[in-house]
Amino acid sequence: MSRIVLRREGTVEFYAPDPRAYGSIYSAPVFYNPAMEKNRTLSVLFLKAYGATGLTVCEPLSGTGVRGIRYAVETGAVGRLILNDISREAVELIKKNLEVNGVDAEVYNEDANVLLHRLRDKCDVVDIDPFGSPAPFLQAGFRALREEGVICVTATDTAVLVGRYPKKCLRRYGAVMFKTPFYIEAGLRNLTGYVARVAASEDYGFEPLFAYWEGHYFRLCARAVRGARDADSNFNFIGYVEYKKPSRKVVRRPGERSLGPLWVGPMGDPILVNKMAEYGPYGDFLQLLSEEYSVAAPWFFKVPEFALGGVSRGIEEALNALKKGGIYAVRTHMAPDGFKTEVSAGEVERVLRIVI
Ligand SMILES: C[S@@+](CC[C@H](N)C(=O)[O-])C[C@H]1O[C@@H](n2cnc3c(N)ncnc32)[C@H](O)[C@@H]1O
Repeated sequence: MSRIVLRREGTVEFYAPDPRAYGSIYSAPVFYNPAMEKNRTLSVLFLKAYGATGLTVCEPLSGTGVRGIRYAVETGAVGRLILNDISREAVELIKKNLEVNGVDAEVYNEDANVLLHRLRDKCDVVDIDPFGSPAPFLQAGFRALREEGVICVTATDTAVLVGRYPKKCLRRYGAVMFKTPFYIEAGLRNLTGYVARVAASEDYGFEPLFAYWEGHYFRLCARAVRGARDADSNFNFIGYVEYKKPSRKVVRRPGERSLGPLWVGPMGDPILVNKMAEYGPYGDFLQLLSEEYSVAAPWFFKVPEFALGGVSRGIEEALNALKKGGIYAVRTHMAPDGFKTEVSAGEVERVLRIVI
């Protein structure tokens, strides 16, 4: 492969296809998306903050290998690194990039599912970062985990997860979704609920540690612990959200106006996310996430939902009014005019309309 250039991310240098030589990142012989740098950097921070060492980390869809190499170089958490890609050219580039960084890894050129099945019970961390949906790799991903481990997934099929293609959403994730003001959170919870159900089917209890949305993808990292009882308890957090404009409530059974099944439990660990913030960039973003994780309601509101006579307050003004009215509310990273609170829509409406 001749048209490659040296790039830098975090503290590593690596070769990737020259973006000017190929019309789009999708035409290059090996896939590298610079727009996913934030995803990779946050994942490095996550693994660092997770606090374990000597981990066996498998990235079965590696592309250039940059993600796994960054884990090895930047986190201090990796004991054994396993990289893989179905593309032979990708594997050549992975080997070159490992050499450039002086990192040791086992490198395979297999279908991810075949590799993950072969690695049964051997991994502490499995990071599934595919094109589109992670669904085809999840079952094998859990099989590759030890008794206790971490599964990370990226999903770029956000339009499917939020329900823009309802039939595909039902087919792929078994969920009924429709448009609501909080559709982004519903999509992230749809993904989380699906991963939790696959975890349960593989007898793993499941606890989201870090989950967020950024423009074109959802990202979720969760702890998984093997055991039938833990796996059963995943269903304590699987439910439906009934939406009747503007009200939302969690219901246990699906109904005419409900979305789901969704994960209706906590989306992350605020302590771990605060620790991530201490390590490096994206501090404001991580601070916001940790505040969001402290609100249990599985949705957000948008200020314009409470407009009076077509006139909406700004987000700052609305948050001040809620505070004055004794209501705890925090911003959400999912909408600039959105906020999360545990009180009902009726209560928000009453306060926003009365308090000036
Ligand atoms: C989104 S890219 C991975 C990007 C990489 N994780 C990163 O952070 O830069 C997905 C990769 O999966 C590979 N791939 C697609 N289907 C595969 C399969 N069934 N098994 C293994 N690799 C596969 C593609 O060749 C591509 O390199």
